Amino acid sequence: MSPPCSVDHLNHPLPMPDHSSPKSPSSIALVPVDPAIENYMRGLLGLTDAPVLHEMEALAARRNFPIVGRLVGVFLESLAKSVNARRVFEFGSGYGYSAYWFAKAVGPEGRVVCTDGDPHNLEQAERFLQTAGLWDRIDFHTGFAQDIFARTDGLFDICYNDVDKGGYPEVWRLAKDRIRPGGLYIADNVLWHGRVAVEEFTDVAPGWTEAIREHNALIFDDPEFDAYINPTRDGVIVARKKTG
Ligand SMILES: C[S@@+](CC[C@H](N)C(=O)[O-])C[C@H]1O[C@@H](n2cnc3c(N)ncnc32)[C@H](O)[C@@H]1O
Repeated sequence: MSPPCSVDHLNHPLPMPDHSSPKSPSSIALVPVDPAIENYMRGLLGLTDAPVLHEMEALAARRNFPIVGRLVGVFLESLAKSVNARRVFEFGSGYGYSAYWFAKAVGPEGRVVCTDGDPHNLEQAERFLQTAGLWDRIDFHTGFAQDIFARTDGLFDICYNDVDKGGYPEVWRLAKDRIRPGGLYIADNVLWHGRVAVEEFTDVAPGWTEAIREHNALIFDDPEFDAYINPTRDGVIVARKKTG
């Protein structure tokens, strides 16, 4: 068994690893994909550029607000298109950056149900997504996402989880039975900047790393789903509900 190491940084943005000197166990930072490789991949996405995206990304950088970013955004759109998604539920929408990608994918007849606890995020989302011409595909609710989900009827093609990390197991348990066969459960931050993989770490809030580990294990142990973690940025889990 390899010796324990630790992750002692907090949240976004990802720190650059320092390879200049040997590291003591207490200062090792795990970055799933080397930032140079992510920068290269990001450089390939010029065709996805839109002024409103730059505005949303600049706001995230200014406020240190954890949006999924361009690489994961493109991944979400591609996943949604690949299952012909028309109805998406987002747990934790912030000001609509991830919803931008889902809304593009679902088309003019589709709907993305957005949720966030902060009413200011709704105002910003409306402004950004109006500008993008996507607001008419959005139902944005403010409040506790798990409660809003319980009050919303029907099955979804995709349930996307990006709430506070302590809520991850609960969201999975709620969502898994409301995804149609062949549909997807997707969650961001499932590697939690490497904390899930090490024995010693400083967490953002008590119990969040343990909650993410529980969440990931529940998904991979569920015989109704096929699951995979894309290590891009902070790790995105994709679990497809089996059809037979
Ligand atoms: C990581 S950010 C979401 C980012 C967004 N998915 C994106 O990539 O653009 C998490 C957001 O979820 C909200 N949030 C966290 N837990 C929540 C919950 N249980 N119910 C509703 N909103 C929640 C926070 O207010 C925050 O705006």
